[in-house]
Amino acid sequence: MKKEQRTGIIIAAHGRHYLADAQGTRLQCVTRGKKTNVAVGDVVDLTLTSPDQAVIDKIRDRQTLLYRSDQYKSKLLAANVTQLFIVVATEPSFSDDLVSRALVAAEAAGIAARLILNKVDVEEGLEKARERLKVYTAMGYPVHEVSAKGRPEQTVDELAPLLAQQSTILIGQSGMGKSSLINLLVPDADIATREISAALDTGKHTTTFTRLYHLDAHASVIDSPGFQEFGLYHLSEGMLERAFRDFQPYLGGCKFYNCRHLSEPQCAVLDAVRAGHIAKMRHELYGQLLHESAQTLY
Ligand SMILES: Nc1nc2c(ncn2[C@@H]2O[C@H](COP(=O)(O)OP(=O)(O)OP(=O)(O)O)[C@@H](O)[C@H]2O)c(=O)[nH]1
Ligand SMILES: [Zn+2]
Repeated sequence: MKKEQRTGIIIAAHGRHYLADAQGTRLQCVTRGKKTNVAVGDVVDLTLTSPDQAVIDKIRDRQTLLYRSDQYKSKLLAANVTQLFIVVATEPSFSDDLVSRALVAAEAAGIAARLILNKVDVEEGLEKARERLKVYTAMGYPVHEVSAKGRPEQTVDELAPLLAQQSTILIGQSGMGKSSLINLLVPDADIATREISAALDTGKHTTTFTRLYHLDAHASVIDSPGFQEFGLYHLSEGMLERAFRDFQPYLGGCKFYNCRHLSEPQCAVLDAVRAGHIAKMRHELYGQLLHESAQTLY
């Protein structure tokens, strides 16, 4: 009997187990051998092994790939994403380090990024959060003020149009309200999640896997579990300086063509930091990332 071939999109990943959607049919998938290079959002060629199971034969060429990495391994976050929403909130306080790392990852992957400031109904933290977000607005990243719990209708009115024709990944630290936003933007997200975790047999760990929801034929939303660290070891020095959007006007203006913008004389980037055109916090992160990516294993 000839084995049936399908094309699908990976909608969830848990360890080496994947769930694909093939024209509405859910298929539990495994890779051949020990490969773990499949990401949520990947378009894959499949061979059916039973009516609801398949083997992944091939990953189609990706438009984009978002990932993080440390010295030991890289972790694929999502494939074929067109934009990143970074969810922050008035409270608890968000981390500039994580926001900036996510922005650098997006730039390096060629993905548009927006910041979503949630919980603007919490007035105590609002002015401080707005103040802290100015550095990102100044770089050209849009900031959208919403309140998933306080003003759900306006929140949908603000964000839903941005999702059309896009594959959007939401990331955020724990407690920022990412789940609340997903539930507003994706009808029946909780039901879909239960189905997915049953199919993947993830047991109790229902919130620890990345999953993709189709909004319609041309739009999808990816929910990625809260991240605590965001290593970018895979970015070379050249990629790093270009992934800092605020550095771009100054690149090429340094005295030395191979300037690393750390302590060199007549460095246009350092001059811009001193003049206040580049935030100190951003330059410090750049130095930190350069340091991290220079770590080698022995
Ligand atoms: N005041 C206020 N609280 C909110 C808002 N959105 C979410 N919350 C609350 O913030 C808390 C965290 O919300 P979640 O949606 O679970 O946040 P999360 O980012 O998914 O967090 P994890 O599940 O830990 O990753 C919950 O108690 C929500 O009720 C909002 O717009 N305003
Ligand atoms: Zn320089």
